[in-house]
Amino acid sequence: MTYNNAKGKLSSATQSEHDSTVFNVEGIKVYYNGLIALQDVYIEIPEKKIVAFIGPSGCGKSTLLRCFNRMNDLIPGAKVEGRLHYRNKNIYDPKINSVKLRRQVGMVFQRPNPFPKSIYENISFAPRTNGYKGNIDELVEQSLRQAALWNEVKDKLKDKGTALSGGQQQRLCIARAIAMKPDVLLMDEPCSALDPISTRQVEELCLQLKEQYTIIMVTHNMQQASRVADWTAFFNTEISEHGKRRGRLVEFSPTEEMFSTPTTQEAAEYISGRFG
Ligand SMILES: Nc1ncnc2c1ncn2[C@@H]1O[C@H](COP(=O)(O)OP(=O)(O)OP(=O)(O)O)[C@@H](O)[C@H]1O
Repeated sequence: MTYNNAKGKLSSATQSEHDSTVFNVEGIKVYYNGLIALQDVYIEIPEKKIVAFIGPSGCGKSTLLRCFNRMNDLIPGAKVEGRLHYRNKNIYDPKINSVKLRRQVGMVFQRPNPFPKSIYENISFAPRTNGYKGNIDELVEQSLRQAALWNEVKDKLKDKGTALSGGQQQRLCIARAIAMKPDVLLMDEPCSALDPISTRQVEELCLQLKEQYTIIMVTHNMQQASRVADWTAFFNTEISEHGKRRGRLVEFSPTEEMFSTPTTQEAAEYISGRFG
């Protein structure tokens, strides 16, 4: 099997003939307050797969995740250089509408963050304000069904979303993201605040969702990456010549290979628990 770890490229040998590339990251570099936090990342994200980002704290996983829908634009002092193509369009082109982009590339955060409103409104609010023309009741039901939450909440849609359990709240947030009919779901440690049963439910949900969506997930849990991800990207930090710590992509491999026969010594050491 051939693929280029250094450049994070998928090769035709590792993609089935039906796969296509959703994101093509070409030399993305991110600065915070003038200091490089993440350097020169090249990676291709295949469609309708789950890609996990793993690596020690501070290596830039969340920073890169936020590049895919320009969430870094909202962080004062953050600057992104390089090209990042989403379905062949450079999303760092100043002409790109980042609000529209974020509808196509949704985000689920580490801590479930439902609005302090009813379960129903949590789902219906954004589509309504964005002028959704279809039947909102149907959209709410469909989104909750897709998020594997409908059966648990169908009789209490008027209850507050914040009154649900942590795991249910996270699935509600996933349903809220799905209601915008995105193409891609970015997930930043979506299970880190959840118990093992809720974690398993969210993982199973992700496995179902990848039939329709491309998912990029940051996780600290390597077992989680090995359970759900098709591809895994390992990031690490290094010290620059100016003595500053910065992140970089070390290896991008099919998950099975990453965990059985990683190509780089650094990934092998991290996965075997020798550092990080
Ligand atoms: N808003 C910010 N302002 C300044 N520096 C930041 C900001 N966010 C992240 N950084 C820095 O950028 C680097 C990468 O951080 P990032 O959160 O992307 O890493 P990570 O791999 O996701 O870490 P973790 O696993 O701990 O969440 C770190 O050195 C961090 O301190």
